[in-house]
Amino acid sequence: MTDKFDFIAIGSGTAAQVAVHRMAKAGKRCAVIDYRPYGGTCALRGCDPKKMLVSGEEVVAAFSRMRGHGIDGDIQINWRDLQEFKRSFTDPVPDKQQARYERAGVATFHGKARFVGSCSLAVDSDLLEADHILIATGAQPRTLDIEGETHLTHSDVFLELEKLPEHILFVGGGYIAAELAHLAARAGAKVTIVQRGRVLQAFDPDIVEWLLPSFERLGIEIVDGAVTGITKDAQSLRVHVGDQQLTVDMAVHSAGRVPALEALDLEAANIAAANGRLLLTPQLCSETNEHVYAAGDAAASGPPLTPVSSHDAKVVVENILEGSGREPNYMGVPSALFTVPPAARVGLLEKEACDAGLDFDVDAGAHSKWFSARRLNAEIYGHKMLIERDSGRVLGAHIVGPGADEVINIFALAVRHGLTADDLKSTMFAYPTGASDVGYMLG
Ligand SMILES: Cc1cc2nc3c(=O)[nH]c(=O)nc-3n(C[C@H](O)[C@H](O)[C@H](O)COP(=O)(O)OP(=O)(O)OC[C@H]3O[C@@H](n4cnc5c(N)ncnc54)[C@H](O)[C@@H]3O)c2cc1C
Ligand SMILES: NC(=O)c1ccc[n+]([C@@H]2O[C@H](COP(=O)([O-])OP(=O)(O)OC[C@H]3O[C@@H](n4cnc5c(N)ncnc54)[C@H](O)[C@@H]3O)[C@@H](O)[C@H]2O)c1
Repeated sequence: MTDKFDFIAIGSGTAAQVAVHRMAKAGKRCAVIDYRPYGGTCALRGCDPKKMLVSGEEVVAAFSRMRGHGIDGDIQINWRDLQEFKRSFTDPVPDKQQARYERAGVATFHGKARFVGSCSLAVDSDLLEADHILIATGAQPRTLDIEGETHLTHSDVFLELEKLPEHILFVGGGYIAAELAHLAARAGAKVTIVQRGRVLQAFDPDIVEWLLPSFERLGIEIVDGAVTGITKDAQSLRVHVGDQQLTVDMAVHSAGRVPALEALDLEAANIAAANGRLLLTPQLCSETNEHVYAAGDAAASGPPLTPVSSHDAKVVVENILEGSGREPNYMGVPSALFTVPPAARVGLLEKEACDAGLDFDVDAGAHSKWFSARRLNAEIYGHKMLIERDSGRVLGAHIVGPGADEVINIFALAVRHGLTADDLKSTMFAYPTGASDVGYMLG
């Protein structure tokens, strides 16, 4: 027998949660499906568990900075206990979410969903049908097409490690590599990152340059090259980078993620996709199936970040409930890199602003002498601001150093709502805080 719903979400991450609860609140009969425990990447395998672990890293980093300045002794990360601290947050998530769905009257299914018709799905032996189906299946590590790829460990597994291997290598030098490398190195592992070209290509090159000494101080080795293969035998794991062979204990995939669509059997529902991406209208509806929408990492419409998944889901719900034709607005999506110290960005990179032909001033500099850095004995602190000449609007903001991950949100407000540098400079911020540097950063 087929179970009938108004709305079904495939996935239980941020996008699915936001959409399902909004649809249920609007009185719609809803269902949610996930083959993994409810909660999705952010809560169980991404942002939150990572940041629980980073809390331990921050303490050790602060201790090292202040040692000899009124702080004595020695401290270290106890990885096993830090993991337990992390699990105190992550372990209860799936049950809490299940209970919340039940309270909201949402039907819950555990299994892999695949389309069997234009608005119907199979989950194991269950057949489900809905007026609207949301693909919120997130992303997965992209296939690298290299020999021995199966020997790669994924970030999910890294974040669950009970014991850190001695030597960890990251394949790719983007977000995942930088954050997990810092964490592992601070916890005592030897770390290597292999990246083709510049590391952290999503960030401003000067900001990255100012951040790089933190990699060096932790002994993180950065190898410029592409990983071409991995071989494993009883004794060793060898990562091939051109002619070079690096012998390590674990190699982690950090070379980009792509929408997780394979299991869905899109053809069965006439859902068009090309090059691993769904073909969507600007309103996030499938171009070829009006019953199907997508949101978050699966939609790959905006940057693959948690606030984007949530935003997409709200847009989809509004379009389904009100037929409003709303399009997502990715103006001013901030992003923070949780290394210690952190780096953060919002708006345009300098190169993007140049390519767009914009007329703008740049205010940039490294400031280890500024009070915010001095009081923490921090050596890394810098900013780059792009201000449009005529309008005075903040086009882009890039920060590295203590507090960058929080202060960026002030610039996010400015970029998204078209505030000018003068608007920010004339705002009073509590002193002394990271935000009280905002005025200085704007020249
Ligand atoms: C290590 C790591 C750290 C990150 N850190 C940050 C951060 O600090 N800040 C930030 O903003 N972003 C971060 N991100 C990105 C962020 O986690 C994602 O952008 C966000 O979680 C995506 O949410 P989503 O709802 O689109 O998908 P997900 O949360 O990935 O949910 C998709 C769900 O769908 C399920 N699923 C897939 N296929 C099927 C199927 N066929 N049937 C049933 N279920 C299925 C999956 O099991 C999964 O639970 C991080 C990502 C990673 C990997
Ligand atoms: N703090 C955060 O917000 C956060 C943290 C982690 C992940 N994420 C999200 O998850 C996504 C995926 O993260 P990621 O770090 O896997 O991807 P990424 O896109 O940030 O970086 C991947 C890097 O790997 C390199 N690369 C690819 N193939 C390679 C090869 N064979 N050899 C060497 N280098 C190679 C690429 O040039 C690129 O620089 C990110 O785009 C980000 O949006 C966000």
